[in-house]
Amino acid sequence: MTVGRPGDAAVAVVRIERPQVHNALNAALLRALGDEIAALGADGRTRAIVLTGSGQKAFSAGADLDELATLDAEAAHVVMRAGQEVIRRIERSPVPVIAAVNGLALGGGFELVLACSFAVVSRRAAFGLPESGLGLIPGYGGTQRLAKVVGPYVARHVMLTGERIDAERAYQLGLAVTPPTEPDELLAAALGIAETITARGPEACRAILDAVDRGRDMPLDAGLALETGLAALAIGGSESTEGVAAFKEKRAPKFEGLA
Ligand SMILES: CCCCCCCCCCCCC[C@H](O)CC(=O)SCCNC(=O)CCNC(=O)[C@H](O)C(C)(C)COP(=O)(O)OP(=O)(O)OC[C@H]1O[C@@H](n2cnc3c(N)ncnc32)[C@H](O)[C@@H]1OP(=O)(O)O
Repeated sequence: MTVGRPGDAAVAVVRIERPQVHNALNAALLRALGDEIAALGADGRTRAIVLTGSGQKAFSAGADLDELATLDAEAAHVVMRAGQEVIRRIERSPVPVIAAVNGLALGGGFELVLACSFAVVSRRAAFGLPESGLGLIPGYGGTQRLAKVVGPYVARHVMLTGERIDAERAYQLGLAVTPPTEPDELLAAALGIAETITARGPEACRAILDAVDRGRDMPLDAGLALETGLAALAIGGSESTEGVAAFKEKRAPKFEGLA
Protein backbone atom coordinates (compact mmCIF):
# COMPACT_ATOMS: atom_id res chain seq x y z
CA MET A 1 0.00 0.00 0.00
CA THR A 2 1.25 3.51 -0.73
CA VAL A 3 -0.11 6.92 0.27
CA GLY A 4 0.37 10.10 -1.72
CA ARG A 5 -0.88 13.68 -1.69
CA PRO A 6 -0.88 14.90 -5.30
CA GLY A 7 -1.75 18.62 -5.53
CA ASP A 8 -4.28 19.46 -2.86
CA ALA A 9 -2.76 18.62 0.52
CA ALA A 10 -6.23 17.96 1.89
CA VAL A 11 -6.65 14.95 -0.41
CA ALA A 12 -4.76 11.69 0.14
CA VAL A 13 -4.48 8.89 -2.40
CA VAL A 14 -4.23 5.38 -0.93
CA ARG A 15 -3.08 2.78 -3.44
CA ILE A 16 -3.55 -0.98 -2.95
CA GLU A 17 -0.19 -2.46 -3.97
CA ARG A 18 0.11 -6.25 -4.43
CA PRO A 19 0.44 -6.31 -8.23
CA GLN A 20 1.79 -9.87 -8.32
CA VAL A 21 -1.60 -11.16 -7.16
CA HIS A 22 -3.81 -8.44 -8.68
CA ASN A 23 -3.97 -6.57 -5.38
CA ALA A 24 -5.54 -9.50 -3.52
CA LEU A 25 -6.31 -8.57 0.07
CA ASN A 26 -4.41 -10.60 2.64
CA ALA A 27 -4.75 -9.91 6.35
CA ALA A 28 -1.69 -7.70 6.54
CA LEU A 29 -2.78 -5.51 3.65
CA LEU A 30 -6.36 -5.18 4.86
CA ARG A 31 -5.22 -4.22 8.35
CA ALA A 32 -2.76 -1.69 6.88
CA LEU A 33 -5.50 -0.20 4.70
CA GLY A 34 -7.83 0.14 7.66
CA ASP A 35 -5.14 1.70 9.86
CA GLU A 36 -4.06 4.16 7.14
CA ILE A 37 -7.57 5.31 6.30
CA ALA A 38 -8.40 5.68 10.00
CA ALA A 39 -5.23 7.71 10.57
CA LEU A 40 -5.95 9.97 7.61
CA GLY A 41 -9.53 10.50 8.80
CA ALA A 42 -8.26 11.57 12.21
CA ASP A 43 -5.30 13.77 11.20
CA GLY A 44 -7.33 17.01 11.04
CA ARG A 45 -5.72 17.80 7.66
CA THR A 46 -7.19 15.23 5.26
CA ARG A 47 -10.61 16.12 3.95
CA ALA A 48 -11.04 13.37 1.36
CA ILE A 49 -9.38 10.05 0.53
CA VAL A 50 -9.10 8.42 -2.87
CA LEU A 51 -8.66 4.62 -2.74
CA THR A 52 -7.42 2.94 -5.90
CA GLY A 53 -5.54 -0.15 -7.11
CA SER A 54 -2.05 -0.39 -8.57
CA GLY A 55 -1.60 -1.63 -12.11
CA GLN A 56 -3.93 -1.77 -15.08
CA LYS A 57 -5.84 -4.99 -14.47
CA ALA A 58 -7.39 -4.92 -11.01
CA PHE A 59 -8.57 -2.67 -8.25
CA SER A 60 -8.44 -5.82 -6.13
CA ALA A 61 -8.95 -9.50 -6.91
CA GLY A 62 -10.53 -10.01 -3.51
CA ALA A 63 -9.47 -11.92 -0.45
CA ASP A 64 -6.17 -13.76 -0.72
CA LEU A 65 -7.21 -17.31 -1.64
CA ASP A 66 -3.88 -18.77 -0.51
CA GLU A 67 -4.47 -17.32 2.95
CA LEU A 68 -8.13 -18.28 2.93
CA ALA A 69 -7.28 -21.91 2.07
CA THR A 70 -5.31 -22.25 5.33
CA LEU A 71 -8.37 -21.63 7.51
CA ASP A 72 -10.84 -24.00 9.13
CA ALA A 73 -14.35 -22.80 9.92
CA GLU A 74 -13.48 -21.66 13.45
CA ALA A 75 -10.41 -19.68 12.40
CA ALA A 76 -12.23 -18.27 9.38
CA HIS A 77 -15.04 -16.98 11.62
CA VAL A 78 -12.57 -15.08 13.80
CA VAL A 79 -10.50 -13.57 11.01
CA MET A 80 -13.49 -12.77 8.84
CA ARG A 81 -15.11 -10.79 11.64
CA ALA A 82 -11.82 -8.94 12.01
CA GLY A 83 -11.84 -8.26 8.29
CA GLN A 84 -15.43 -7.08 8.40
CA GLU A 85 -14.56 -4.73 11.25
CA VAL A 86 -11.73 -3.21 9.23
CA ILE A 87 -14.09 -2.63 6.31
CA ARG A 88 -16.76 -1.23 8.64
CA ARG A 89 -14.16 1.16 10.04
CA ILE A 90 -13.44 2.38 6.50
CA GLU A 91 -17.18 2.79 5.92
CA ARG A 92 -17.44 4.93 9.07
CA SER A 93 -14.57 7.22 8.05
CA PRO A 94 -15.34 10.83 9.04
CA VAL A 95 -13.95 11.96 5.69
CA PRO A 96 -15.23 10.60 2.37
CA VAL A 97 -13.40 7.61 0.90
CA ILE A 98 -13.77 7.72 -2.88
CA ALA A 99 -13.09 4.42 -4.65
CA ALA A 100 -11.33 5.00 -7.97
CA VAL A 101 -11.95 1.62 -9.58
CA ASN A 102 -9.17 1.15 -12.09
CA GLY A 103 -9.92 -2.46 -13.02
CA LEU A 104 -11.46 -5.65 -11.68
CA ALA A 105 -13.05 -5.38 -8.24
CA LEU A 106 -13.86 -8.97 -7.36
CA GLY A 107 -15.03 -10.59 -4.15
CA GLY A 108 -13.58 -8.75 -1.19
CA GLY A 109 -12.31 -6.09 -3.61
CA PHE A 110 -15.90 -5.32 -4.63
CA GLU A 111 -16.97 -5.47 -0.99
CA LEU A 112 -14.29 -2.91 -0.16
CA VAL A 113 -15.71 -0.59 -2.83
CA LEU A 114 -19.22 -1.04 -1.40
CA ALA A 115 -17.97 0.25 1.96
CA CYS A 116 -16.52 3.42 0.38
CA SER A 117 -18.53 6.66 0.25
CA PHE A 118 -18.99 6.29 -3.50
CA ALA A 119 -17.04 5.14 -6.57
CA VAL A 120 -15.80 6.43 -9.90
CA VAL A 121 -14.75 3.91 -12.54
CA SER A 122 -12.55 3.67 -15.58
CA ARG A 123 -13.87 1.80 -18.59
CA ARG A 124 -11.58 -1.08 -17.52
CA ALA A 125 -13.50 -1.49 -14.25
CA ALA A 126 -15.77 -4.44 -13.62
CA PHE A 127 -17.38 -5.73 -10.46
CA GLY A 128 -18.10 -9.29 -9.46
CA LEU A 129 -18.76 -11.62 -6.56
CA PRO A 130 -17.40 -14.94 -7.84
CA GLU A 131 -17.44 -16.65 -4.44
CA SER A 132 -20.25 -19.12 -5.17
CA GLY A 133 -18.13 -20.54 -7.98
CA LEU A 134 -15.47 -21.32 -5.38
CA GLY A 135 -17.92 -22.87 -2.95
CA LEU A 136 -17.73 -19.73 -0.84
CA ILE A 137 -20.03 -16.82 -0.10
CA PRO A 138 -19.11 -13.14 0.18
CA GLY A 139 -17.74 -12.57 3.68
CA TYR A 140 -16.89 -8.87 3.79
CA GLY A 141 -20.42 -7.54 3.65
CA GLY A 142 -21.37 -8.20 0.04
CA THR A 143 -24.55 -10.10 0.94
CA GLN A 144 -25.67 -7.08 3.01
CA ARG A 145 -24.40 -4.01 1.17
CA LEU A 146 -24.83 -4.84 -2.52
CA ALA A 147 -28.62 -5.08 -2.38
CA LYS A 148 -28.78 -1.63 -0.73
CA VAL A 149 -27.18 -0.17 -3.85
CA VAL A 150 -28.58 -2.23 -6.73
CA GLY A 151 -31.61 -3.91 -5.17
CA PRO A 152 -32.08 -7.53 -4.09
CA TYR A 153 -32.89 -8.89 -7.56
CA VAL A 154 -29.64 -7.71 -9.16
CA ALA A 155 -27.69 -8.56 -5.98
CA ARG A 156 -28.93 -12.15 -5.99
CA HIS A 157 -28.20 -12.49 -9.71
CA VAL A 158 -24.63 -11.19 -9.31
CA MET A 159 -23.87 -13.52 -6.38
CA LEU A 160 -25.62 -16.62 -7.75
CA THR A 161 -24.16 -16.41 -11.26
CA GLY A 162 -20.79 -14.74 -10.57
CA GLU A 163 -21.54 -12.58 -13.60
CA ARG A 164 -19.63 -9.33 -13.66
CA ILE A 165 -21.03 -5.82 -13.87
CA ASP A 166 -19.07 -3.80 -16.40
CA ALA A 167 -18.24 -0.13 -15.97
CA GLU A 168 -21.13 1.22 -18.02
CA ARG A 169 -23.72 -0.92 -16.25
CA ALA A 170 -22.13 -0.01 -12.90
CA TYR A 171 -22.86 3.63 -13.71
CA GLN A 172 -26.41 2.77 -14.74
CA LEU A 173 -26.92 0.86 -11.47
CA GLY A 174 -25.52 3.65 -9.30
CA LEU A 175 -22.40 1.70 -8.34
CA ALA A 176 -20.45 4.52 -10.02
CA VAL A 177 -21.46 8.17 -9.67
CA THR A 178 -20.01 9.34 -13.00
CA PRO A 179 -19.72 7.70 -16.45
CA PRO A 180 -16.65 5.49 -17.00
CA THR A 181 -13.48 7.43 -17.72
CA GLU A 182 -10.52 6.56 -19.90
CA PRO A 183 -8.02 4.63 -17.73
CA ASP A 184 -5.50 7.47 -17.67
CA GLU A 185 -8.18 9.97 -16.63
CA LEU A 186 -9.61 8.07 -13.65
CA LEU A 187 -7.38 9.47 -10.93
CA ALA A 188 -7.88 13.03 -12.14
CA ALA A 189 -11.64 12.50 -12.10
CA ALA A 190 -11.52 11.16 -8.55
CA LEU A 191 -9.22 13.97 -7.41
CA GLY A 192 -11.52 16.53 -9.03
CA ILE A 193 -14.46 15.29 -6.97
CA ALA A 194 -12.30 15.12 -3.85
CA GLU A 195 -11.14 18.71 -4.32
CA THR A 196 -14.73 19.88 -4.76
CA ILE A 197 -15.55 18.30 -1.40
CA THR A 198 -12.52 19.88 0.30
CA ALA A 199 -13.92 23.35 -0.48
CA ARG A 200 -17.08 22.59 1.49
CA GLY A 201 -17.71 22.54 5.21
CA PRO A 202 -15.75 19.68 6.75
CA GLU A 203 -18.01 19.31 9.77
CA ALA A 204 -21.07 19.43 7.51
CA CYS A 205 -19.58 16.72 5.29
CA ARG A 206 -18.77 14.59 8.32
CA ALA A 207 -22.36 14.99 9.61
CA ILE A 208 -23.80 14.02 6.21
CA LEU A 209 -21.67 10.84 6.13
CA ASP A 210 -22.75 10.04 9.69
CA ALA A 211 -26.45 10.67 9.04
CA VAL A 212 -26.50 8.47 5.92
CA ASP A 213 -24.57 5.66 7.63
CA ARG A 214 -26.52 5.58 10.86
CA GLY A 215 -29.84 6.39 9.24
CA ARG A 216 -29.85 3.77 6.52
CA ASP A 217 -31.30 0.99 8.66
CA MET A 218 -33.48 3.23 10.84
CA PRO A 219 -37.23 3.64 10.50
CA LEU A 220 -37.90 6.96 8.69
CA ASP A 221 -39.07 8.86 11.78
CA ALA A 222 -35.96 7.85 13.72
CA GLY A 223 -33.78 8.85 10.76
CA LEU A 224 -35.51 12.21 10.55
CA ALA A 225 -34.86 12.75 14.27
CA LEU A 226 -31.20 11.88 13.73
CA GLU A 227 -31.06 14.34 10.82
CA THR A 228 -32.72 17.09 12.84
CA GLY A 229 -30.17 16.75 15.62
CA LEU A 230 -27.22 16.93 13.22
CA ALA A 231 -28.75 19.73 11.13
CA ALA A 232 -29.46 21.79 14.26
CA LEU A 233 -25.84 21.45 15.35
CA ALA A 234 -24.76 22.60 11.89
CA ILE A 235 -27.07 25.63 11.98
CA GLY A 236 -25.74 26.60 15.41
CA GLY A 237 -22.12 25.92 14.50
CA SER A 238 -19.26 28.21 13.45
CA GLU A 239 -19.00 26.55 10.06
CA SER A 240 -22.44 27.71 8.93
CA THR A 241 -21.75 31.17 10.39
CA GLU A 242 -18.77 31.40 8.02
CA GLY A 243 -20.63 29.73 5.15
CA VAL A 244 -23.66 32.05 5.29
CA ALA A 245 -21.48 35.14 5.85
CA ALA A 246 -19.38 34.24 2.82
CA PHE A 247 -22.55 33.87 0.74
CA LYS A 248 -23.86 37.27 1.81
CA GLU A 249 -20.45 38.86 1.18
CA LYS A 250 -20.25 37.13 -2.19
CA ARG A 251 -16.90 35.47 -1.43
CA ALA A 252 -15.66 31.90 -1.09
CA PRO A 253 -16.01 30.53 2.46
CA LYS A 254 -12.89 29.80 4.45
CA PHE A 255 -13.67 26.72 6.51
CA GLU A 256 -11.34 25.50 9.23
CA GLY A 257 -10.10 21.89 9.23
CA LEU A 258 -11.85 19.10 11.01
CA ALA A 259 -11.96 19.54 14.75
C1 LIG B 1 -8.05 -7.96 9.21
C2 LIG B 1 -8.02 -9.45 9.17
C3 LIG B 1 -8.43 -10.00 7.83
C4 LIG B 1 -8.18 -11.47 7.76
C5 LIG B 1 -8.44 -12.02 6.36
C6 LIG B 1 -8.24 -13.48 6.31
C7 LIG B 1 -8.67 -14.07 4.96
C8 LIG B 1 -9.92 -14.92 5.06
C9 LIG B 1 -11.15 -14.09 5.11
C10 LIG B 1 -12.00 -14.31 3.88
C11 LIG B 1 -13.05 -13.26 3.73
C12 LIG B 1 -13.90 -13.50 2.48
C13 LIG B 1 -14.24 -12.26 1.82
C14 LIG B 1 -14.51 -12.35 0.33
O1 LIG B 1 -15.93 -12.19 0.10
C15 LIG B 1 -14.10 -13.66 -0.33
C16 LIG B 1 -13.27 -13.44 -1.55
O2 LIG B 1 -12.90 -12.36 -1.91
S1 LIG B 1 -12.84 -14.91 -2.35
C17 LIG B 1 -11.84 -14.32 -3.72
C18 LIG B 1 -12.68 -13.75 -4.81
N1 LIG B 1 -11.85 -13.38 -5.94
C19 LIG B 1 -11.68 -14.17 -7.02
O3 LIG B 1 -12.20 -15.25 -7.09
C20 LIG B 1 -10.78 -13.65 -8.12
C21 LIG B 1 -9.60 -14.58 -8.31
N2 LIG B 1 -8.72 -14.13 -9.39
C22 LIG B 1 -9.08 -14.24 -10.70
O4 LIG B 1 -10.18 -14.60 -11.07
C23 LIG B 1 -8.03 -13.86 -11.70
O5 LIG B 1 -6.77 -13.88 -11.06
C24 LIG B 1 -8.23 -12.46 -12.34
C25 LIG B 1 -8.29 -11.40 -11.26
C26 LIG B 1 -9.48 -12.48 -13.19
C27 LIG B 1 -7.00 -12.18 -13.22
O6 LIG B 1 -6.81 -13.28 -14.11
P1 LIG B 1 -5.42 -13.41 -14.90
O7 LIG B 1 -5.08 -12.12 -15.54
O8 LIG B 1 -5.52 -14.64 -15.72
O9 LIG B 1 -4.33 -13.62 -13.78
P2 LIG B 1 -4.07 -14.95 -12.90
O10 LIG B 1 -5.35 -15.60 -12.54
O11 LIG B 1 -3.02 -15.77 -13.56
O12 LIG B 1 -3.50 -14.29 -11.57
C28 LIG B 1 -2.12 -13.87 -11.48
C29 LIG B 1 -1.60 -14.42 -10.17
O13 LIG B 1 -2.34 -13.79 -9.09
C30 LIG B 1 -2.93 -14.83 -8.30
N3 LIG B 1 -4.21 -14.39 -7.76
C31 LIG B 1 -5.21 -13.79 -8.43
N4 LIG B 1 -6.26 -13.53 -7.62
C32 LIG B 1 -5.89 -13.98 -6.38
C33 LIG B 1 -6.54 -14.01 -5.10
N5 LIG B 1 -7.75 -13.49 -4.90
N6 LIG B 1 -5.88 -14.57 -4.08
C34 LIG B 1 -4.63 -15.08 -4.25
N7 LIG B 1 -3.94 -15.08 -5.44
C35 LIG B 1 -4.59 -14.52 -6.48
C36 LIG B 1 -3.08 -16.01 -9.24
O14 LIG B 1 -3.22 -17.20 -8.51
C37 LIG B 1 -1.81 -15.93 -10.04
O15 LIG B 1 -0.77 -16.43 -9.25
P3 LIG B 1 0.41 -17.31 -9.95
O16 LIG B 1 -0.32 -18.39 -10.73
O17 LIG B 1 1.13 -16.33 -10.84
O18 LIG B 1 1.20 -17.82 -8.80
